[in-house]
Amino acid sequence: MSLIVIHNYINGELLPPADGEYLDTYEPATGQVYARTPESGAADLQTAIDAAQAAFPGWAQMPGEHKSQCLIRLADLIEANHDQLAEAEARDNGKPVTLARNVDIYRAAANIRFFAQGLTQFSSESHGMENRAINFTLRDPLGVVACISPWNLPLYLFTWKIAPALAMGNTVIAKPSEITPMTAWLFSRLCIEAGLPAGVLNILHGSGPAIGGPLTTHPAIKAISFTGGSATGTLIKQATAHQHKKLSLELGGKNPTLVFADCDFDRTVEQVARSAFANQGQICLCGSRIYIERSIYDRFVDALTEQVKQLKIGDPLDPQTQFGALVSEDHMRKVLGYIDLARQEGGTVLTGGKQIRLEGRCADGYFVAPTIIAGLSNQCRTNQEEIFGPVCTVQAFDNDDEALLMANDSDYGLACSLWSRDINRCHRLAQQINTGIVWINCWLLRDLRTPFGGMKASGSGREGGLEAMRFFTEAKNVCIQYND
Ligand SMILES: NC(=O)C1=CN([C@@H]2O[C@H](COP(=O)(O)OP(=O)(O)OC[C@H]3O[C@@H](n4cnc5c(N)ncnc54)[C@H](O)[C@@H]3O)[C@@H](O)[C@H]2O)C=CC1
Ligand SMILES: O=C(O)/C=C/C=C(\O)C(=O)O
Repeated sequence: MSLIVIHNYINGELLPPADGEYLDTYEPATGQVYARTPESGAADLQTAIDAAQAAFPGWAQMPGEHKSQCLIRLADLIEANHDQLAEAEARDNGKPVTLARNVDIYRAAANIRFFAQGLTQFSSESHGMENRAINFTLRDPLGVVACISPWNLPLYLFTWKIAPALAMGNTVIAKPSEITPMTAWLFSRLCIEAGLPAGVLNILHGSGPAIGGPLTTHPAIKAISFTGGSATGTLIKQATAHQHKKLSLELGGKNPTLVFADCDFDRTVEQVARSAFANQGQICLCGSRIYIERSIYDRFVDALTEQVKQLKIGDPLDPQTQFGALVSEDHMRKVLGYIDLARQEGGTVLTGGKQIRLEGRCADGYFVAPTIIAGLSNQCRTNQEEIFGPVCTVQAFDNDDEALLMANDSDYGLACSLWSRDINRCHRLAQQINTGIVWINCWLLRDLRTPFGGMKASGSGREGGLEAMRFFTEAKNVCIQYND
């Protein structure tokens, strides 16, 4: 079977990498190479920067209504190609095609439509003063910005970054993950079909060392919006420290799930399983530390284990599949290594704990059974380090204070979910938990207007709604005092 050959999208054209270097792209469900992805280099970066700089004045000055229409055309085209994109995402990432359809691709179109509409409603602030003065804030686009996205929600997070950047009048160099380049490649063809002006969006493929690092430190780049691992976020911060760029870093998580005895039991079991294992646990928001009030601990853990055993593991392209492959062999090895570590740390595997060998086309795929581990201390590495896979732990607590202490005992601070019918308790804990997002009796219920991001090692800055739109502008305050 011939390999799909991916190109960069620069200045409105689909171009091979200047020096002809490519990476192999694997299908996680089969372990086979099925595409070749440009390993872009300095020459590609400079061509893209030149194109983005040349396009900037025209795009920045284009009336908002026209920019909005360009973006809406893109959202429409994602919707028109929904099934093709969902299948491509499932094949490239290993996620179930049903998830790709209902979540990833749906959300990719919604991201673009949301910011396309948002830009027509955006207004800057003004602040009147008593001594006959008024401040108003100018919010101009920054120029050329970088959007770097990861492999777990490929088109979903790619569009979540480029949409506000473009909406606010910036031109963009976007770098999708080299591990999952396929939907960004298909998207570049939609940009041409939509008539997006040349150079407004440029998509460079390749690895972090080859193109991600050079992109972030290029002096023409005014801001970087990054989602990925905390270690990479730190590298970007360090590499650009002397350059004073705007940075938005959405990094890892080790998210607590707090289950109280008064929760809606059946619904909580179902939703806690979803929060731990959706996308094979490869979402930065997944609840991987599950704390359960002692009086229901045994019953809840039994029910959760049963629920997880029912997950249909299979070929990501099969619409019946609920749980697919991990994204790469390296990542599978990392996850299996953490399961070994958990055993060494004294944990008991309640379900899963091993690689799964499927038959037929998926015999060599990267499948790991959804895994629940009990009997570990809160302080052990399994409970402190981000695994980013289908592994969660269960622990008991005796009261709200202990639950809070355990939940906050982490270097990370991204998301938390609370499951209780006591709304006073939920309000109290929501205020005291050190995470950027708190879900009460729900998980991953997303309103695109809300601030999204984490504390501590989970990142800095917030995405979403006005936070993202303002991030992609330079604010300038003008203060006028007037006389009689
Ligand atoms: N959203 C999240 O929270 C994510 C967390 N992770 C975590 O990170 C771990 C490592 O996964 P990776 O794929 O290696 O994530 P990563 O952080 O290396 O990759 C994310 C993006 O950053 C780019 N990148 C890598 N090094 C860069 C650099 N020096 N400068 C600029 N861009 C760079 C990558 O090419 C990719 O597009 C995972 O096991 C997981 O724990 C990974 C992906 C998403
Ligand atoms: O914006 C969202 O709804 C979800 C974002 C998820 C991530 O950033 C992630 O998993 O990396």
